[in-house]
Amino acid sequence: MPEAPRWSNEVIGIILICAGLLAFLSVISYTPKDLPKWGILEAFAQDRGPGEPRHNFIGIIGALLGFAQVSLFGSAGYIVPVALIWFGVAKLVFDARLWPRTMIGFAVLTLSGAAFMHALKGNSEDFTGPGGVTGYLLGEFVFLRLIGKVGSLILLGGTYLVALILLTGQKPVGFIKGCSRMVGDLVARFRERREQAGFEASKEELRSVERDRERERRRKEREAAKANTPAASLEPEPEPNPQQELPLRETPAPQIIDASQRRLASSKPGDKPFDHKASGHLSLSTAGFEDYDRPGFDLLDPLPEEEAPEANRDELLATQRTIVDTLRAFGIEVTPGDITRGPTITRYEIYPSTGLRVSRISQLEADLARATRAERINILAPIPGKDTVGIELANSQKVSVPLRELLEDPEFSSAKKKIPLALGKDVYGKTVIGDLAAMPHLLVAGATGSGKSVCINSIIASMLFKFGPHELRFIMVDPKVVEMQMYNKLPHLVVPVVTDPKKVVAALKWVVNEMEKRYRVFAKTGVRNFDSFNSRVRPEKTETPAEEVAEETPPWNADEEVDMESIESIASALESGELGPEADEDELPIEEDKVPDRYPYIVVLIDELADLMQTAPADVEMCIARIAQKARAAGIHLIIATQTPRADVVTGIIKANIPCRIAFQVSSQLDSRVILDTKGADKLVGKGDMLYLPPGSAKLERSQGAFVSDEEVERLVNHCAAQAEPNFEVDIQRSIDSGGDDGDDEDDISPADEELIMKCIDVARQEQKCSTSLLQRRLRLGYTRAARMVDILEARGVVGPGDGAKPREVYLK
Ligand SMILES: Nc1ncnc2c1ncn2[C@@H]1O[C@H](COP(=O)(O)OP(=O)(O)OP(=O)(O)O)[C@@H](O)[C@H]1O
Repeated sequence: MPEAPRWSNEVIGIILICAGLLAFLSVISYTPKDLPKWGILEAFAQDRGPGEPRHNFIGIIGALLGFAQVSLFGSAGYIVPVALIWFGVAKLVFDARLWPRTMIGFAVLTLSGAAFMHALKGNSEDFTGPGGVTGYLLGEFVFLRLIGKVGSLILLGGTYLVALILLTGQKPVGFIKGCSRMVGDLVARFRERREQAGFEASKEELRSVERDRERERRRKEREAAKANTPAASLEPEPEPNPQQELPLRETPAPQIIDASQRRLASSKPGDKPFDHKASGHLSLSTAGFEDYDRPGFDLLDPLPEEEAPEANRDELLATQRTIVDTLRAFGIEVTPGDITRGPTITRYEIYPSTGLRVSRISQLEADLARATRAERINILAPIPGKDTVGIELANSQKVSVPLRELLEDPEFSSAKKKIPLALGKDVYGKTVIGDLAAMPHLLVAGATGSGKSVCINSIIASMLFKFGPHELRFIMVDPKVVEMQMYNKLPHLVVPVVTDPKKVVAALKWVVNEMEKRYRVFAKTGVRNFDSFNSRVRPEKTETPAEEVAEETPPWNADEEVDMESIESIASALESGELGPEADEDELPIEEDKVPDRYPYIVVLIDELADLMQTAPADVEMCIARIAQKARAAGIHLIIATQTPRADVVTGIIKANIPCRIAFQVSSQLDSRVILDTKGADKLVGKGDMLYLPPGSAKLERSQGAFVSDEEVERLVNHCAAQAEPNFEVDIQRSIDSGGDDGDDEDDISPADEELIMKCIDVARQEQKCSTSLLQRRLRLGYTRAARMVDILEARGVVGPGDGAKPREVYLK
């Protein structure tokens, strides 16, 4: 066992610190007057005045010690005690060894310091100068002689600084910067306090003016009451409104808004949101839908008669006070603003004081949640489009938003919305009605049990209320099998609900083909898009005056805006013969693609994208991307739902093509970012609480989703089914069942081929063009193989048809 050292580090440390302190106090209080006139010291000692005490803190020994330090090192003498204390602390506190490097550091510091002082202003004949004996010898005989005064100052100053940096580990430039920053901060804080004080004073002034006015008003009221009815003076004074006592600022008077109340029923029995007669026209297979009777409100449950529980004002004000007090406790001054109670959450608005960073409020989320005992809290800093910060807390009692309430809102039946979707009600009680035609595609995502299926049901119901099967057709994809079975009776379905993930790609390919066909027909007919096609002047009726045309062939929604500009342009084109049907090369497609009188909208609903992305990710992604990119003008819309918002399900390509999104509650911020590109969905409270990102906007709207029960949906579907039998398109069904290959040569594709196809897709995507020779060159393929790949890519809808020697168009951007 090694022997324990006799002198422990603590003992050495204490001794060194004491020695250092003695030396330090001796040197700082040193004056030659204290020196005793002993022998050689007499030459240095000075006389003290009669009765003048010694100045040195350590007495006569201190005077001698101080003399020794000063005469040896001059002004650099203070370094010796500092080094002693330094070593003492290192030993005592940090149990450190006395590194020779540190000792050398101190030695260099002392010597260079002393020599520098001598070089700066020492007397060449006197060694009692500012550098002491050491400074004199080193400075005078080494440095000044060899490199002159300027050289010595530079070299010694540099050596001194380097030794200082090595010893202390401090960077002088960083240190100076840090100091200046600290001073800047202090000044800024001081200014802020002064402004705040001024602001408080003006607030107090405003408050006292307000109080005086209130007193004056009450006095006048009392006098008037006394003059009119003396008995009235016995009545107690009205309680002051607690909200009026809130501190005043140049902010609007705060209010409590209860937007959670349901609206009362405005419809009479038998009323319908859309009651216009169906116009007898052709489309997919529309025979038998001429007398289609649109559903009425009665199919939905009547709106509850009784009022929803009213907001408790005191409770709301108490919570607001808690929020303000909590923020104040953390040094954040805010002025309370409006309190808005929505169906699910209550939003407390606050005005941050001038110069306050709103991010500081968001940082206190956990503290605010604790203070308000909230299960979930969401902070909007700031509320988009407002100058306030919003703190959203879940209501203890939630008020559901029945679908019927939204459908009765005039906004739903407004002509401005082509495909109105009743989505929900926002925190201010405003109905949120989307327009699928404007979206033009929608992504709905959220964890299971968050309200997704209810939302999809309300969306489908919204469309069933407006459109008959001749105006809108559905393709429903439901790999989960259970969610959409009740819709199988709907006459709106193009094919029965597709549940087999393998057939989904075929169904999507059919949609892509249908889209291409519609575009060919639009080009043939000389119209730009779906709306212009359906409202176009029919060729056989060209002689009919424009007004009569409008009357005779009303569009299915009589209120719908007719694209007059396009009608006029087509009419004039027909007159001038530009669009005449006799052009030879156009004859073939016209026979191929029969021009119907009208096209119905096609809405593709996919419930659970994740299952499809597991089966055939590349194909599904590609079809969705193609439909999403081009289908808007063809009247084809996509609604995709998923409970797995992961980046490999909702891929970048899918997201880039579907800008309109609805997020329900999710479990993590990451999931929220996948859906909305921002956090927030993780703060929702579930059961229909949702965030809606409308088309062309970056502003998320928080709302409570519409609620429709399974029974209501069933009644609605039964009503539609009673009007017409399901009328599935047999050809399409057959094509889907056969995998949608349309007779192309994809049957014998091996896994190795599949890999090559993926590479070809990558090349096509990078180059944004595709040809046999390009694939030959880039992938070193033979001609036959490359040509086959191009055929497969065309069959899969990645590239367009061949056009002579020109490279083919790539649809996948
Ligand atoms: N808008 C709403 N208003 C009131 N309650 C709702 C609403 N939406 C959903 N809920 C409640 O939440 C429950 C679950 O909703 P829903 O079945 O739509 O969830 P989901 O996300 O589709 O789940 P899953 O993915 O498992 O099907 C419903 O049974 C209903 O009670």
